[in-house]
Amino acid sequence: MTPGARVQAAIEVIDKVRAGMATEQALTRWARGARYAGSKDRAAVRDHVFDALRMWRSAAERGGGESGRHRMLGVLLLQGKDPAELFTGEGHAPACLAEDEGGSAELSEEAVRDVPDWIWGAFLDDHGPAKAAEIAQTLRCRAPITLRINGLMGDPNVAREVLAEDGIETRANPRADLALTVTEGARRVAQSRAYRDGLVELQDAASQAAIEALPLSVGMRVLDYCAGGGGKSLALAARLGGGPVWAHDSDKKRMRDLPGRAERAAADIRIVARPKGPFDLILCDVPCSGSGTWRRAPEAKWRFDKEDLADLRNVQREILSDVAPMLSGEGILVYATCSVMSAENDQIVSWFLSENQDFGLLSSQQVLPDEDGDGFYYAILRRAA
Ligand SMILES: C[S@@+](CC[C@H](N)C(=O)[O-])C[C@H]1O[C@@H](n2cnc3c(N)ncnc32)[C@H](O)[C@@H]1O
Repeated sequence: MTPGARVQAAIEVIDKVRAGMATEQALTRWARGARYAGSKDRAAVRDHVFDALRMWRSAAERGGGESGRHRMLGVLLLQGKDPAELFTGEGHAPACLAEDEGGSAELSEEAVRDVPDWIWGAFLDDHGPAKAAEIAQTLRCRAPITLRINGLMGDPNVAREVLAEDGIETRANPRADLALTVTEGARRVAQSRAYRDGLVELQDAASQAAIEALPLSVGMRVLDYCAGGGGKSLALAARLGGGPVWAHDSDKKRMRDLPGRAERAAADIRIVARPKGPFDLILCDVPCSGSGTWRRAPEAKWRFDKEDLADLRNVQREILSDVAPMLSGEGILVYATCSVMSAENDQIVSWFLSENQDFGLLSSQQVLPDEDGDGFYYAILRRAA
């Protein structure tokens, strides 16, 4: 596909998303009908669509309208590209630009923030104007691709060398000791030897830093209560010399890849439907808005509403109440989200501490998204003996 044809494909996908279709579904449908599109084309179309979602408001204002065409025009202008080179009308490229097409170069404050107003209000309340603006601006950009080196199999030097053999270049990531940011060849990671052999896993640096900060020692009984795909179970196991780590999730399907991933990583992960205590440490990486990761899932930034937040807060409280009785005498409870909203973070922890006076807070950390990683929150609580 030509660069222009990719833009036209993105325009069509964006129009489907505007009409209410989920982004992944709209992309899949387009790809099914576009057998001529190779993997590079599909990746390029996806990148355009995700850029438009990250800059949904500013792209519309800059492009002078709400449609996919206006938004792609806006995205290109905001990225400093010349849209006339792509809107050529040739082949499958979008029709040439009319003279009056395109909006104002002066964007409104709301457009520049590129978050829904109620979310902006929450960011302001939680972080103040300067930090709120930083968060909002970061969420308009692409997220870094980060690897976690499996400490059971190698160190950063070995990992960087093995990755380089497959054309994947990396730099050390300051957030976590075993984190590498991919600077070149990100699309080759899943096929690389380092990944296939379990030497590296894809994991954001903020998650890695949280696991590195936990008071873990070999021999502790550890439960990952909201294991999902198991990224944190594997990181926990690596810190425990290979495990075991017990992994649970209310939705068993989410853990279906975990046995294979564990085998690759030489980690002893024991999936458990009904965890039985006592555990020395329980990690609750609870379902949340994902606001710290909205660069990766930008559609959620616009679809997430106050009702969703209220529902999630109930689930978050419920999970903490469910796991507390499974902890040993001086057991550690770790509450984690990839959110930057205090309604899901400090406020939930405060509620839990007020309801469970036998627990105390050891530490908590709110990390904001930046060029090194996602936004993340964790609190480490301990039950008194
Ligand atoms: C943020 S995701 C976990 C991500 C995972 N820890 C990782 O590192 O990939 C939250 C998970 O919590 C699970 N979940 C939701 N409600 C739950 C509940 N009541 N008990 C246990 N798990 C729950 C969801 O199915 C989802 O997989």
